[in-house]
Amino acid sequence: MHMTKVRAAVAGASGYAGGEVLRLLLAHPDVEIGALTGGSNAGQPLGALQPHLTPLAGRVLQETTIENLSGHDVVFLALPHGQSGAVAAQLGDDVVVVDCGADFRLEDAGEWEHFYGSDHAGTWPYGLPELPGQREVLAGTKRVAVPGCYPTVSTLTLAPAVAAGIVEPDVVVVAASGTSGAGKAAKPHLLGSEIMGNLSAYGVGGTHRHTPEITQNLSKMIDGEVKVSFTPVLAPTPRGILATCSAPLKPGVTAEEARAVYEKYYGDEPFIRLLPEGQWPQTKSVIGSNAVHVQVTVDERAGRLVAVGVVDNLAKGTGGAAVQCMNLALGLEETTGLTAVGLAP
Ligand SMILES: NC(=O)C1=CN([C@@H]2O[C@H](COP(=O)(O)OP(=O)(O)OC[C@H]3O[C@@H](n4cnc5c(N)ncnc54)[C@H](OP(=O)(O)O)[C@@H]3O)[C@@H](O)[C@H]2O)C=CC1
Ligand SMILES: CC(=O)N[C@@H](CCC(=O)OP(=O)(O)O)C(=O)O
Repeated sequence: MHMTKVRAAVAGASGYAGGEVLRLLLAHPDVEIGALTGGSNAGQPLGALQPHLTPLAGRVLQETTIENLSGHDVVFLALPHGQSGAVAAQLGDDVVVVDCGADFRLEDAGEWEHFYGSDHAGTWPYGLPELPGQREVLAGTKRVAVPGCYPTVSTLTLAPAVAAGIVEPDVVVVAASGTSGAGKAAKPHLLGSEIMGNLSAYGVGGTHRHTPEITQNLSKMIDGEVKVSFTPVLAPTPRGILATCSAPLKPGVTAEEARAVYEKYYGDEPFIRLLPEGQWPQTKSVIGSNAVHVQVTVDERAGRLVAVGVVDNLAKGTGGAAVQCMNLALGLEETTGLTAVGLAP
């Protein structure tokens, strides 16, 4: 138990991921919010950029410099890809650094260079505590690579089946995401007139940069590589991802057996809920919460296992995972400041 509060800085406080980290830290009993930094919006009051963060409205966004970020116990980095490495290198080994970006997620430098087109910064402990053995890896760590939002939901939706060997290591994921996944920076395909009333596939044919991350996660569960076909879809909603995942079923596996595998795998997880039989996940149930809802069945005619999972891309998909991992890194109760309670209707 900490007697004094942990002092946390957030770099990228004007963005979506940084804003969600702050929303959660404001409800965290053991954290005091320190420096808030940004890029083009430095000098602006946070109230103008993140008006929902009412208690921080009067705080002014500082420049992202090492001087402003030093002197904290924890630094959250919510910066565009490729920018975390240089900042992290200047932060001391005694500081807990939680990176919401992709820079330190991949272990294979060749895969990083192929999908991100830049030099690989390195690999940090991967911030998905629900993976086997990962809580132990994250306990007391000073560096955390928070997973991507699609890899979080895809991995958690398929992990029990892959780990138990009830499917062939050849999975298909089609996942629809809300638009906040793309960040706040203006992009033509995110204009209201393009988004509204529209669903669009992108990053098709194994080209999306989350493909190697999902592959890395699932391949750790077997002796060999899991083939991953991943197709993201942009959906006209601000938050939430629904991932529909399937794989060829090993002969003779029934829906009951598949369900039992998932029940056993996620039995005590505080944030993962296997829904009652026949009830299928919907994004609305997890918005604003750190919960992941999962359902699984067997498509007998197709001979495939079908599993569906949902997360809030900004909560368990980034900001919530970041706070969950900070708790583990600091030796706090893992669920502190987090909730599995959604916002409905
Ligand atoms: N959105 C999501 O669902 C998820 C996002 N992430 C990751 O989180 C990170 C941030 O993403 P997101 O919040 O969506 O993006 P946004 O575009 O919403 O925010 C980017 C943030 O980075 C700041 N920034 C941009 N350029 C610079 C710079 N040169 N120097 C300092 N600060 C800079 C921006 O500041 P300013 O506004 O002042 O320019 C802003 O605060 C990314 O790495 C992303 O991959 C991870 C999982 C999910
Ligand atoms: C809807 C949308 O555009 N989503 C983003 C993924 C956001 C995310 O979690 O990924 P990173 O942390 O790896 O950036 C995309 O497909 O690029």
